[in-house]
Amino acid sequence: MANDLRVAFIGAGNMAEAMISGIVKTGTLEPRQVTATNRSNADRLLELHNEYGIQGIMRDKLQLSSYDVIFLAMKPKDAESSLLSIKDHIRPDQVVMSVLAGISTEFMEEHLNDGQQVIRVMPNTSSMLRESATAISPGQNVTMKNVKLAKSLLSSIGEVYVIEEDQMDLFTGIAGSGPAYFYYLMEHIEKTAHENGMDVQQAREIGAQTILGAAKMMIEREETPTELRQNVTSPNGTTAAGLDALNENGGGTAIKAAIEGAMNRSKEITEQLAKVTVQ
Ligand SMILES: NC(=O)C1=CN([C@@H]2O[C@H](COP(=O)(O)OP(=O)(O)OC[C@H]3O[C@@H](n4cnc5c(N)ncnc54)[C@H](O)[C@@H]3O)[C@@H](O)[C@H]2O)C=CC1
Ligand SMILES: O=C(O)[C@@H]1CCC=N1
Repeated sequence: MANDLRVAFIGAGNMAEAMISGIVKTGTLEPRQVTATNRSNADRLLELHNEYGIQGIMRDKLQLSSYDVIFLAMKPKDAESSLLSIKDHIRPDQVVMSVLAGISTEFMEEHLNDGQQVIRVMPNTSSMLRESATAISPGQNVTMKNVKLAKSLLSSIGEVYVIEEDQMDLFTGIAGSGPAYFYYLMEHIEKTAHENGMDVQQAREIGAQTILGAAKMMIEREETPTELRQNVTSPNGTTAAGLDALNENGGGTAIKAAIEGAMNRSKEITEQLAKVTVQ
């Protein structure tokens, strides 16, 4: 990665930190190449500076023209005002990459000047450990060079998939929000283990290793998830009893509902913002 590339994060919350951690700790960018900014929380910027060595600058002091890449990492409700606030301070050769759920490239392009390069990005917080599943959908003005830049920058936080934008809400339901489903699963593993007399910390280690092992099997082995599941399931054995209970209690239905719930919320954010903008 070019050692004069400069990247700014507008919004310095959980997602920005997870990405900064991955980008800086892999040495993809030197800390001096990364700046984070927020509206008013100077303590938070100092915390990020102390942890990662990056610059923390208050939003009103940020010289936007000095950055090649501007990541938007605030909440979706603040997207419109943020886009309007950067609009006349950036050049078309700079690329705006937004990680905001439900914010389309069309919405970004409409709120920026003609020809502005934008890329919609959906990472997840496993960026912190360089294990994100990240999707990108380029806007209509973006150059191939900047798509390549996005891919190589984001590959420092995990795997990168270039997808059609109409799949972005679904991707958000599976991967952007996805880590939370596994944490929720784990919370229930711990609770059940505790109720049955096991130490919570020990249950957490055992549960996490089981999830990790299953994830690696699905990535590294050729068998399908169905075949892998069948290999665990002895006739009339313990797994069959567990899976029966899962099915009887709506396990599959609950997983589908979770993904579609998040996907629909992403679509709803897009629709709500479109309405506000039209009014
Ligand atoms: N947390 C996650 O797992 C993921 C979050 N995202 C997206 O990332 C975005 C941020 O989410 P989190 O980091 O979880 O939220 P957060 O609440 O932790 O952070 C938001 C940050 O934006 C700052 N901010 C708000 N308005 C601003 C403005 N106008 N100018 C500068 N800074 C401003 C806030 O001070 C705060 O630092 C959201 O849009 C979300 O959809 C995307 C993928 C995963
Ligand atoms: O919950 C949210 O809206 C964000 C987007 C994907 C993960 N977290």
